[in-house]
Amino acid sequence: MNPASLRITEIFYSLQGETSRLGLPTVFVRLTGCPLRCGYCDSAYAFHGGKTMGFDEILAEVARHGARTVCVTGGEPLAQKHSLAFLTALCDAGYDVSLETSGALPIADVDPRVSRILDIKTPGSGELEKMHWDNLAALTPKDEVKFVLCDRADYEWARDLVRQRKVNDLAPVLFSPVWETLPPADLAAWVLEDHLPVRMQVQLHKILWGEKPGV
Ligand SMILES: C[S@@+](CC[C@H](N)C(=O)[O-])C[C@H]1O[C@@H](n2cnc3c(N)ncnc32)[C@H](O)[C@@H]1O
Ligand SMILES: Nc1nc2[nH]cc(C(=O)O)c2c(=O)[nH]1
Ligand code: SF4
Ligand SMILES: [Mg+2]
Repeated sequence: MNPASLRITEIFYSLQGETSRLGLPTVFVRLTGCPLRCGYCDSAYAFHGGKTMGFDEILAEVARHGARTVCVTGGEPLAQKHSLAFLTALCDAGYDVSLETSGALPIADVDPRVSRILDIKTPGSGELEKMHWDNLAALTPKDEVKFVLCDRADYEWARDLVRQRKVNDLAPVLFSPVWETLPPADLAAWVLEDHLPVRMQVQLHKILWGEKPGV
């Protein structure tokens, strides 16, 4: 019995809609609360509310779905005191674990078995100044860096940062358009034109089911 608990918005089973794990049946654990306010956030329903759940209760709910991959997201998972211990508990239980995180909180102490999906917030997000830049030094090739792009100006900013800081030498880089804001075909054309060593991706779950909780 582990006495620690977390505030949880939802636990659901779906196809991973992003990253190199795209398409894999995955259990998502969405933690409540976030210190950022990105203008495009599709998960604002996780800013408040939620339910306090003990580790054992969460692990039992995750196991019920019968998947071997788990994605911990939010809200901002690393903003909760017990999230590091929870990530370790998931690894100890044998899951392939990924973490979606904003870049604003330190990732260095996350269990090394976890694949950390590190957002670098762009000027268009409105939250660039919250970036914890030391996170770049903690990256390993099993992590991924994601830029979610609002427009051409965001694209050029991200492209120049990738080139200057050689971000793709640290971890694979993902470029993702803000849903229904930046046309995916525009982003695809820019990446091709610039021969940029990044993976352009579109959120698969929204193509399949639209933008709503629980998918
Ligand atoms: C909801 S956030 C939760 C995890 C963490 N707070 C973060 O920002 O990485 C999960 C991912 O969804 C992305 N995202 C949020 N709203 C989006 C949108 N409207 N279009 C595309 N991606 C979006 C975020 O940039 C992040 O990569
Ligand atoms: N299907 C699906 N894949 C996802 N990958 C990352 C998500 C997230 O909200 O962090 C997400 C999500 O909300 N749904
Ligand atoms: S950091 Fe993540 S959860 Fe928080 S507002 Fe930005 S996209 Fe939404
Ligand atoms: Mg999502």
